[in-house]
Amino acid sequence: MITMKDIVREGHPALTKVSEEVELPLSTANKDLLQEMIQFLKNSQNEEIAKKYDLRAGVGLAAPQLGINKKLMAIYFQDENGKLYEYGLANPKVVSHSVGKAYLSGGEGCLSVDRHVEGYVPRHARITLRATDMDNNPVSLRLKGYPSIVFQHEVDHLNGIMFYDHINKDNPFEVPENARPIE
Ligand SMILES: O=CN(O)C[C@@H](CC1CCCC1)C(=O)N1NCCC[C@H]1C(=O)Nc1ccccn1
Ligand code: NI
Repeated sequence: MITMKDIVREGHPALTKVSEEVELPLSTANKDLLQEMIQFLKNSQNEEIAKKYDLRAGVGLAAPQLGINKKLMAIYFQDENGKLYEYGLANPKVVSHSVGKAYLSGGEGCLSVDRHVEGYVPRHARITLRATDMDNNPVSLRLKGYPSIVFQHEVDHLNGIMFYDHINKDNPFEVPENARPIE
């Protein structure tokens, strides 16, 4: 099972590399890896398991965070309406996005960053993301709000981008123009 010791931290080269696309259809090994990544997220959100294995709760995980530079990412969370987002995706791509920006009003963190980095992380408010899922089906997702932020955070990892790369150095809490806060 994946635990925190498997997650590489800031300074590890895997986090700033552009990862490789994976061959399709997905190999059994890559399918199993996506399954294990989703299971980590589920475990991390289960109070007992997280306590027992000292897991930090996470809603997304990208393969580079395991030191694996493959374009594989996992998502697991429920939005405020209780809609479940459970995905194991290969070769995701943002194919279109809004002009408008959005950011989490509380800023962002990362399981690979063991420090608090303050400031707003401006992202596209809405995106259309295309990828292949764990059953080798093409998926096309139109995302906005919190889900849009989560998926963008993970896709960034596959391109070697960390959340703090988006924070305005001179004024971390500068609200980008036509950007909306997501509580
Ligand atoms: O690349 C992937 N990561 O680095 C895991 C990150 C991904 C999120 C950060 C901002 C958008 C996506 C993650 O999940 N977190 N960041 C660090 C500690 C908190 C944790 C988190 O937000 N947990 C959470 C939130 C709601 C419900 C349950 N748990
Ligand atoms: Ni992260």
